[in-house]
Amino acid sequence: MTAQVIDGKAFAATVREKVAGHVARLKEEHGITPGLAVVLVGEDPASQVYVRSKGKQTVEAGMNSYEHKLEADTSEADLLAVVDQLNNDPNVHGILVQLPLPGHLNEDLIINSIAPEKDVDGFHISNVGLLGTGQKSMVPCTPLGCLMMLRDHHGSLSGMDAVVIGRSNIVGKPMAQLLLGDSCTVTIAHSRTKDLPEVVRRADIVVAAVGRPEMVPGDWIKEGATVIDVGINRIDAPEKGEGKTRLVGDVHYESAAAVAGAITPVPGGVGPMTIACLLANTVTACCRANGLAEPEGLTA
Ligand SMILES: Nc1nc2c(c(=O)[nH]1)N[C@@H](CN(C=O)c1ccc(C(=O)N[C@@H](CCC(=O)O)C(=O)O)cc1)CN2
Ligand SMILES: [Mg+2]
Repeated sequence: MTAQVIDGKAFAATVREKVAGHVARLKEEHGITPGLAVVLVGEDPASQVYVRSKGKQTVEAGMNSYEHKLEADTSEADLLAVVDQLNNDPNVHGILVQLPLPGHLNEDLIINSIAPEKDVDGFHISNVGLLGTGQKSMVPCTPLGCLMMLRDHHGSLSGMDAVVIGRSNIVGKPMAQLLLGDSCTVTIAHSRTKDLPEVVRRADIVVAAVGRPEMVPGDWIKEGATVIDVGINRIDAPEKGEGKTRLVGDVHYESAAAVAGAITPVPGGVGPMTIACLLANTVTACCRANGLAEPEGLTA
């Protein structure tokens, strides 16, 4: 079998198009422009790229983008003051603090200072609790993007065996909650899981989110399974020339694609969906803030 490639880049473009349509309607019918504020602390090069991309895509979708770039040595008090100001700004419907934060800042404290209804990352403890109890919440962007691709590919996920490899608060745990919400039988596997290959071999759906380059080989994958690769790992690529690098996922793509039914590539799979879902969450937050009907198909 050669797997069907799930094209996250193309799918993300359709999500952005839907978002732009809703934004246009909000403006025309209600005179409201959704606004997203992104806070970046420090100069991590990858974070700078992601934040630039978020700002650009926000504006392209017709929304207002507010960027707050703070020095790497910004104090916790000063960062909390910025978040507080955004919490109280009626033009800001979504707030995101780019992670990772510099080591002297307490990420949990900062994230939990964001007003839950503006927490478009879905990382606030209130949103975590709402998602875990099956209530309306803001859903973390990366797992939401994975869910959208899985629903698009399979229709119903009901009764499928899903294994999520990785137990992070940002991807693994919310992904498991979302799959459970769609009536999958869910296993969360991690570094201490006994006989991980056997656990993965049982799965109809494998979501790999461990951050270890090409850790999951094709012979762990059940024939015909759907593989969602969340990993984005930069590794040396001497074959491309001295000092060159390339991106790989947590899954060994070639061997997995030979047995899987469908697979997301890296790059161009889950990654682009993360920012598309951030835009979707911003529109959802804006509609909720204004007591308007939420767009369909843009959240879980
Ligand atoms: N506050 C947040 N911080 C972080 C999040 C997040 O969702 N919220 N996620 C990641 C970074 N991230 C967005 O912030 C992100 C990562 C990767 C991509 C992406 O499109 N990747 C491309 C490849 C990019 C490359 O060439 O390096 C792909 O996979 O095709 C988008 C967003 C951590 N921080
Ligand atoms: Mg820290």
